[in-house]
Amino acid sequence: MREIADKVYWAGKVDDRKVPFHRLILEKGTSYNAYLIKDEKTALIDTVDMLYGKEFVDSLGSEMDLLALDYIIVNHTEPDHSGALGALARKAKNARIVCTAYAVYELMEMYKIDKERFLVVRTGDEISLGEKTLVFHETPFLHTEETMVTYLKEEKILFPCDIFSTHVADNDALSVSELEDADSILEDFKVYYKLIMDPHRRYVLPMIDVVKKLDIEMIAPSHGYILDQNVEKYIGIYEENALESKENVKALILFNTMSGNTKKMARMLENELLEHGFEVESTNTEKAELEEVLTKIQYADGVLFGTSTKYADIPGNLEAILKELKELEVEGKPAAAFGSYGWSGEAVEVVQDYLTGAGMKALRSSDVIKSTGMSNVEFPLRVRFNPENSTKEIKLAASVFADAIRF
Ligand SMILES: Cc1cc2nc3c(=O)[nH]c(=O)nc-3n(C[C@H](O)[C@H](O)[C@H](O)COP(=O)(O)O)c2cc1C
Repeated sequence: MREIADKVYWAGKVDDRKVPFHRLILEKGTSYNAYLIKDEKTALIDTVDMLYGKEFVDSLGSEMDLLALDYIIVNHTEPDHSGALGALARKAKNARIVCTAYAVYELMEMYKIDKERFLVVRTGDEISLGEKTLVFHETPFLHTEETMVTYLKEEKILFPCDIFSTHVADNDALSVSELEDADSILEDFKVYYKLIMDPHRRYVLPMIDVVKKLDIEMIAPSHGYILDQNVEKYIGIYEENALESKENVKALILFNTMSGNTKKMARMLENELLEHGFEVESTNTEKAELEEVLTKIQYADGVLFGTSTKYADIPGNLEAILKELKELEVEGKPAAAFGSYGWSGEAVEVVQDYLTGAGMKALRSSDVIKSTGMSNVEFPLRVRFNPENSTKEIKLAASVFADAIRF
């Protein structure tokens, strides 16, 4: 263990293999940074990858009496950080496991831990360790829903888990101040941001707002170097990247409707896209000329195609428009299919086939899961009958569509 601040120790593991991770090979390896705070009470912040779980628990046990561990803070449930939790919780029987409400179920399922062991925290909650105080802030979707960051008030250290990380294994230097050239990490730092955080950039700016309100002198992430100087530079890189986006975005919503349900969905999507600052045009395809609609498609940055299902088919003239897509320059243009249905909803799926066939970047749930890990977004977006009970799903889909256009 190495002391990084008064009563704060690095207790992690450097993994200098070529590490398979998120469908990549981390050529420079990585590290799993866990931190131990030994105050009147003792708290461990995150653990290490599952592969090194036993080694970690044995090593921690040789440094301290595990029965004296009071808190295990789990900022993020992914097993490269929570991997030792099962074995540790069994030995450190008196430790409460501190995490967000979303994390409890995942950790219970993964590590077979009783519910009573958990202490759920929300933004602003504090735990006093004696002289030092931990403060928690939820940072959802950075990069999974249950994530939070932990701030050690007296030492001004932020423990943000995956946020502000770098995938580099360095057996010598623990922090950037130990490097000859601190800027030598910037490329890897930015690559990490692009790979892990950028798909969730909608959540980065709210996190930056939280972080900027804290007085931070050191950022102690869960992978790579501890950022113990110029922390504003690293926060600035995240902010700059998150702010980069297309200006004056135009979205087009085309829909048909028999009894108004798909029209209601179109309105709900329109309102949400307007909230995102987009220019939005919504058109009922029954009331528009084919040529006029095709021109609108050409000029839009992204198009949502809505249809209800009538006798397992697309009602009205929307299909005539879809047939023309191949003749337009729409390859790679973001698109999505949506619509209300009663019992089978074939039409929305047929629309999806047309969009893919024309080479549009048609959103699909499986692609959203693969790129963001969000498993609660439905594309194509189908709602049974009246969409009023599906407001949450429709808003979420609109936000994901907005990101697909903007970035
Ligand atoms: C004549 C007719 C045929 C329908 N056929 C189907 C169908 O084959 N499959 C299905 O899922 N829903 C079917 N529905 C249900 C509609 O798709 C459903 O009521 C939907 O909410 C209508 O949306 P809209 O008001 O936007 O047209 C049918 C409805 C009508 C009136």
